[in-house]
Amino acid sequence: MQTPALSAVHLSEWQKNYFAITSDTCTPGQKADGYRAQILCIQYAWANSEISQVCATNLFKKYAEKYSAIIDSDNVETGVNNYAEDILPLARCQQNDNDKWQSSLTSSNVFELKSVQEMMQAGKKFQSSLMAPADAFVVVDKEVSACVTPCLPKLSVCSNAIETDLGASLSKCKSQGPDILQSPPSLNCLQNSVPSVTKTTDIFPSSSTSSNILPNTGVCATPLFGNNKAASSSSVTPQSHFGIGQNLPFSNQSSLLAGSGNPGKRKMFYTSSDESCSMNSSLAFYKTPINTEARNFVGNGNGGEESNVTGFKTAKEQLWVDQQKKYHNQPQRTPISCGGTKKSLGAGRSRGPFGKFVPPVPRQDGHENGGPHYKPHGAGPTESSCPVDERLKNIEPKMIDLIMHEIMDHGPPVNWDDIAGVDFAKATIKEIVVWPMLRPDIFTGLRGPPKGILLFGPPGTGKTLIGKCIACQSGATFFSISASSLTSKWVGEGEKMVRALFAVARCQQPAVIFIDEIDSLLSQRGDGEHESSRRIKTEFLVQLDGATTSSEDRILVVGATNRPQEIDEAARRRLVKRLYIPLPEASARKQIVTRLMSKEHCSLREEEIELIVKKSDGFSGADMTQLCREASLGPIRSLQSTDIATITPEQVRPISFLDFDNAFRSVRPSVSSKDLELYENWNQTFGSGR
Ligand SMILES: Nc1ncnc2c1ncn2[C@@H]1O[C@H](COP(=O)(O)OP(=O)(O)OP(=O)(O)O)[C@@H](O)[C@H]1O
Repeated sequence: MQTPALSAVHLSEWQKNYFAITSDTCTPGQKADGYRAQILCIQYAWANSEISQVCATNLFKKYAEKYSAIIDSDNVETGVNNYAEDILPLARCQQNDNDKWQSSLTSSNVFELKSVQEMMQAGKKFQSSLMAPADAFVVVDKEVSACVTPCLPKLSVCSNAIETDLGASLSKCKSQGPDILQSPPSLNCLQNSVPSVTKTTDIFPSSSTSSNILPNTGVCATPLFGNNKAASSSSVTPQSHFGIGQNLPFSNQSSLLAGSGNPGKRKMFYTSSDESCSMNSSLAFYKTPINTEARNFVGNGNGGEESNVTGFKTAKEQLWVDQQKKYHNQPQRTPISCGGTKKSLGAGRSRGPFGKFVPPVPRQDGHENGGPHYKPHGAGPTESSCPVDERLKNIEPKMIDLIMHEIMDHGPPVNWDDIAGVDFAKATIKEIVVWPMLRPDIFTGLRGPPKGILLFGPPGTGKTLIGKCIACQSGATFFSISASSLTSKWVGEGEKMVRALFAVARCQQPAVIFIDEIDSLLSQRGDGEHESSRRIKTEFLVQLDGATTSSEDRILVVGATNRPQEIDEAARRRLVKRLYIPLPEASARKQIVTRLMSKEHCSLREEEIELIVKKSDGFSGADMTQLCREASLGPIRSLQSTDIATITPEQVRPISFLDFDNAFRSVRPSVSSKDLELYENWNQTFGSGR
């Protein structure tokens, strides 16, 4: 585990911690401390460039996993069995890229936790000085601060409880802090909306008054955005409201943490994590109107739980709770909140006491949400799941979930260069689709993009690749669905699915909806046509027409088919550009082979490649890929089976022409010349080619 570059200081600390956590006599708590110290060590080493980011990431992951195994374990022998006070700030601000870490805590057992009971007990006795370090803080709005500030010491006492204990804490405050009770509006506000409360003990001396506390600490009254200067309570915007710890700017966060164990290290740890996540979390709060109900639906997503604690539920909360019950088996998704209320932005990173542990692991790809074209406002998992967009109001949540999971494509980006040949189709698509999607302000009126295009041609010629590329290059969200799954997979629900698909796409626009085998959805009407297929088709045409959409919608439907002749003429008319995607020509086949072989250990000479290209006349792009795959197995096949177990990758011989020669024996063209004739004819009649 030791990295040669580690300095002597870190090394000794590292060793100390290492022995602590490998010792048999350590308590789980000590082990957790040991692991956490290791994490901090890694943090130091990384920050001082003593280890690389990759190394730090791996080490983080390893220790964070072990740490979480202890703190999340409900095994009293091996687990700390509580959210050790410091873990919440540690967990916040970190990205969640490990779904399997499921917390063992539930709303029913959290109150049984020893630490929770201790804290409640301590709160009762007003022994604020004995409290453990802070998890969260309160940003007080002007109105609230006016009435809360005088009783800050009391607020700090009751707020020592962990987040979920708010109700209990408040009721204790009621009995112990008459000052707070004397301010009914603020108290109501607290009860209804505070997702978590600061333990202010370390920050506010209990004897302090508001006038000398707030400016000194710069915590309670400091706006989260814009002006980070320490502010007095009077400078707090009326828009300010309660926020959770990670919403602090880092300067404030470190001051908040100053009273806890390792201030320097901790600060380092936080500041090196993704700053934007903190900002996003803050943004989520600040974008939310000051509405106590609404706040229960955002933030850490535990609004329902918190309200349960207080006992009283508004109708909206009740609805939320009911929805949670109804769909509690389904993973919670982001509310698709295009309409300006991006309530969940960044919320996925925080976790409440019932959420999953979020490892402090920086993402290696550098992208917060999964890739350059990822839509942060819709595609990432978060902890709140109330569909808030008007356009989704009649759509079943399970359909939205299906679309987000199965139909929205999160695959790697595709470039035009990845698609060999088809130059005419590529040029046309760039002109009529990609540019208008990129510059809707220029491509207006007659220059406006079509709503639907059709890619037709033999199988395996890159139609799907083109669809993906359109989405990537125009920065659109890509939805990919096979029409046959609409008619068969969701029997009886296909029509709803079509509606849901367009609704979600509207929320995620610009969007490209790629429909493979569109002929099976839009086939010509016949006597034997099934009622449900007819309904799906009608719904699809309605959606395609934009009858229920505004003309500003930037949704493009890309249909792909190998049987263009079967498409209903009404549908054909709507797919205004019909582009033939033919078999790859020699130059395109060469490009495919060269590209694929460039990634392999290969000894092909130029003239051998030319020979392969010649021999592969009539192959589709998919056939060419298959040929290369088959050839690449040649060197392995030439090994003795015993060698497989011992041989190193470097010892595998390069792929040679002989392997291709053998591959040609088993890989044949998948398209017949008769079929090709059919495509050519249809292209002559209906195609948009020259
Ligand atoms: N023009 C091409 N350039 C590079 N690779 C290609 C091309 N055409 C096909 N391929 C390869 O074949 C695979 C299948 O292609 P794709 O799924 O895009 O074909 P398709 O036309 O949509 O097929 P189908 O009509 O059967 O759905 C691709 O993943 C790619 O590896």
